[in-house]
Amino acid sequence: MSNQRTPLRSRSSLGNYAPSSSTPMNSSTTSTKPRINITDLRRPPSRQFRTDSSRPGSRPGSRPGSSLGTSNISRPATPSFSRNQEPYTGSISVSIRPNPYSMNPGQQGPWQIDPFTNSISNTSDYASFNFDNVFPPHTDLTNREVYQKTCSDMIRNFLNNGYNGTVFAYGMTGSGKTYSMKGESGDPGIVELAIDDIYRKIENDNIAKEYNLSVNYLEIYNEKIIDLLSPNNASTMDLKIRDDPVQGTKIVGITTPSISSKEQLLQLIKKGDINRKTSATDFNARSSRSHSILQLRLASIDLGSKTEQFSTLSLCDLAGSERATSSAERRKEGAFINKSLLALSTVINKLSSASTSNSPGASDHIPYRDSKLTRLLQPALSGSSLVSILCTIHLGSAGNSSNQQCISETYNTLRFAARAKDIVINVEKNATTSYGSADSMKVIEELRRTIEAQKNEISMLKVSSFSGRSSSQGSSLVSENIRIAELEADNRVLKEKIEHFTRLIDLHKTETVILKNDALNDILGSGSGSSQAMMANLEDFYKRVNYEMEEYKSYIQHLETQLRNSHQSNVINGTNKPQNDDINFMDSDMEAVLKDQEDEILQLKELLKDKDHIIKTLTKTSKIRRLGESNAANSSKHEHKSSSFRTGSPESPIKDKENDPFLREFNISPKKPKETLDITETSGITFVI
Ligand SMILES: Nc1ncnc2c1ncn2[C@@H]1O[C@H](COP(=O)(O)OP(=O)(O)OP(=O)(O)O)[C@@H](O)[C@H]1O
Repeated sequence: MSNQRTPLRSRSSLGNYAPSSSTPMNSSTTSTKPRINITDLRRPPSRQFRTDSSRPGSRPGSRPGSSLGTSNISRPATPSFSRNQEPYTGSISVSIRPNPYSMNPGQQGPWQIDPFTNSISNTSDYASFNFDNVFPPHTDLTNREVYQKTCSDMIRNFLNNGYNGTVFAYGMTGSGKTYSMKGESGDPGIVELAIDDIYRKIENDNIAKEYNLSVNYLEIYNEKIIDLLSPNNASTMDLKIRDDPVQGTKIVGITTPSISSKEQLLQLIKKGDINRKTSATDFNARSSRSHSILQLRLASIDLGSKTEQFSTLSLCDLAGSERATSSAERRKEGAFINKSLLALSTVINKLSSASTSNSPGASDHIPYRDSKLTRLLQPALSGSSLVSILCTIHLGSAGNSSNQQCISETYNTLRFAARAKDIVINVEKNATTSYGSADSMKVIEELRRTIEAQKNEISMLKVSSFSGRSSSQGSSLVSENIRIAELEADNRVLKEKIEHFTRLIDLHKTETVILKNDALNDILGSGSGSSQAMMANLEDFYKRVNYEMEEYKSYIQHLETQLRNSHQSNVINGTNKPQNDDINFMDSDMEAVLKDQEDEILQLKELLKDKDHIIKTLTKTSKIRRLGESNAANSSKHEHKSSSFRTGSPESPIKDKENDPFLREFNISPKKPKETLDITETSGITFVI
């Protein structure tokens, strides 16, 4: 069980950010054939795109495997996003952008683009695809136009409505992912344009709001997560991913500075870009050898209602898929890149099947854990974020055998895009929480530190007072004793404060655990049914949690056995390890898998602890409930109508719940629509089953 939300199958109320109509497309796109202004094709030296004629790619014999692989099939573009719709059900926004330098000027390539119907078709086998946007291969198409159509609505929802947003660029090496995300001088990319919008909002918002922005920037290089903003150049450190009930996944120990100005943010990103691994390959003079993910976390604080809402924007520039290249080092990187992109495709395929299939269980297992990339994209792909995918492609030229590889890669990218377009996600905006709950933890921490310091002082004073002093020092001894007594009194007060805060936080945690748990919340919040029925449901739920815990335990046992076996076979095989590079590479791969398994075991154990917490809570509250009911029974026998443990009155079940000691203990009111629930969270201690 994980905190992923299963994509919905229904497409009935599709709604995603609408392509903005405010930016008209270039008028030269009226033709169904892509037209290129030949005078614009001055290709700067850095834009070299070389194809490798010695390794021709195989031309796919069949049309794209998805339902789109036939001509004239028109795929509905993502429908308009209705701003009031929440939760937000719809497909992922998918756009295609060709690298304008990937076809020979004046030569008709194998692909025909119609930007008005947003379709791209192959002129020889008539395969046709429709997406939210298919951009023409024009050199004068700016990143701003691409941003307006693919991301700006998402950014608006990220800024104004508490939605998370994820943009990722996907495509073959050299097809223009980094160009689109990062831009070049005079043509800022999606990252900078999004930051412009964020700061425009922060600086111009005159409502009583305050914003805190923090950032982290990482790359996944050879399946290692590397902190690109690390101050101590820990370039080889492999950061760990943890499941997080609030954010989905969390990178342990990643540098996350708070940002005070746009300039500071751009400076940091620039620093991260310098740290990112790029190298010249056979295909791209400056090829990204890693996937990069930039995360901007915005806290919007409403000073009037003293609430805050967090939303996260993730901007990902993936490394490009590629065939084997001539350098061994690049080949090794390429193997990791292709492996993780394959994992991403598999996840997309499964999600797409789950969204389109009517057979129950089609969404059973989505292998997010197969790569770090899919682990990190898991929250976004499983419904915690609006998603926009920009697929970049090479168009190639017809009759040119050296371009066969591009054609096959373009097919792959379009198939990936078509699958992604099939996915239907159900996205909820982030809950509004009471401002400052995280501060209580800080206060406790400070109090603890003060106590520790005072304890040290006390023991030092005690030591010095017992270390043989003369009678002339008697007065100072007395004052030291007074000081000790004062400190001990202070200490007691501080301890009481800590206990008080801990109790508050514990209660808060329990409330959050319950409110975050849909099943439990449904049971507790349903406005109908008797309290006996609710107890029965709770007991049912309790049994289920117990059952799931048993499942977890046996799964952990299974993983541990697997791990032991693998360790043993490693030891046995260790004596005659082959020297071959590739096999050593497989060994390190194996070690990575083992490491992942160990991590998974630790995470599952953590999850068990959380389950223990919920079981303890339920046990405790069942006792309170029973006590309440027996008191209420006694009271009604003695006709003490004012009893505080009164049970259900048939005419007003809702009122009954308001008076319910069980519900009062957790501050849960009868079921309200989700957005009006006052969910307060303590930092990092919420739990979702
Ligand atoms: N739309 C575009 N307009 C102008 N130049 C482009 C465009 N797309 C790509 N280029 C140029 O093509 C070259 C390769 O692009 P880029 O580095 O963005 O590819 P990539 O997909 O990020 O490759 P890799 O996966 O190897 O990192 C660059 O020199 C870039 O300037």
